Amino acid sequence: MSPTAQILDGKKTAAAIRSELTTRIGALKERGINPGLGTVLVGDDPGSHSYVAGKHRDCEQVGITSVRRDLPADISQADLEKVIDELNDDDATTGYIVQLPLPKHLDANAILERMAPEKDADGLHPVNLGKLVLNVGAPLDSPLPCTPHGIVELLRRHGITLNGKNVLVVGRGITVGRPLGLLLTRRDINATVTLAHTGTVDLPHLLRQADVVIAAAGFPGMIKAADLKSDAIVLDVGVTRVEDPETGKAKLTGDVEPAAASTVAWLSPNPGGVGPMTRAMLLANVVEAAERQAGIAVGH
Ligand SMILES: Nc1nc2c(c(=O)[nH]1)N[C@@H](CN(C=O)c1ccc(C(=O)N[C@@H](CCC(=O)O)C(=O)O)cc1)CN2
Repeated sequence: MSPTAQILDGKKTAAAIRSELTTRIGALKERGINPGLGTVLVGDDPGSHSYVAGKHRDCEQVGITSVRRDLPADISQADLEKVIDELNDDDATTGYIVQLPLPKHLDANAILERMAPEKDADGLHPVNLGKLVLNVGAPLDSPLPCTPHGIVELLRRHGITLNGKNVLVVGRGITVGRPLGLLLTRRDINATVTLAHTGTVDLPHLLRQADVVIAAAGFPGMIKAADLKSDAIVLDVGVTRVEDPETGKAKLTGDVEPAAASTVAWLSPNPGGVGPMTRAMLLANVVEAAERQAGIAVGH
């Protein structure tokens, strides 16, 4: 069957956001303010290396200075905390991120908590997540987590509203599922959210009710086309690197069965959907942090 779903084009949308941000960065620079992103990458995970490389490419493209702190996989908690303290004190770094996941011997929550909340470019510091829970401030006073914010922006820029819709989020991870549920239930978005996870008993039943499905589980093909409504809006967020049997090379695959492209109303491709939006919203967070630190109204 040929694809019939309309495409939620993350690549194109992210390019439009980068172009808008370039203008705002120019305005900051005219006032002598240089936004700067720091990245902290621990270990050799190929996916994390590829994402961090993409973040630095994006910065270069829009005119944000960026610095990398690439650290060995066996770094101790104390040594990683020293790097965090250095970035907190570095005036040239207006915002930074710690690429997740960290190796298992490290306490990621303690690292996130040690970051200066005003420099948290990922919106994952407990203070910033707390503001999301309390529904205060964001997006003007505090950063939102990049993937959830990217999903909302991707839908908004395709003219899709969630008011009154049944949204099924699959996956309860800290970067996507949990904050997304909070964001989508805000009054201005007004979705009814169900959060499914590995303890969910009858996922197909929930899928059959959902107007919108956001799959962020990281299990290739777990969302079956046959379980999705024909008018469903589907965002495929989960990424798994698998070996392509034809070429022997690694390729990315999402959580949604490819057949869904011929059965649902809207689909975000993977790659090319939510991933580029995650990166674009990181840039937006860096620009907004620089605007806040300079006392400039955010978004002007
Ligand atoms: N500190 C963080 N760690 C992680 C986050 C995050 O938001 N902050 N999210 C994910 C990974 N991630 C960002 O870091 C991310 C995922 C995907 C993409 C992306 O652009 N994907 C492309 C394909 C890229 C490729 O070919 O490798 C796409 O979907 O088209 C960017 C960033 C977990 N960790």
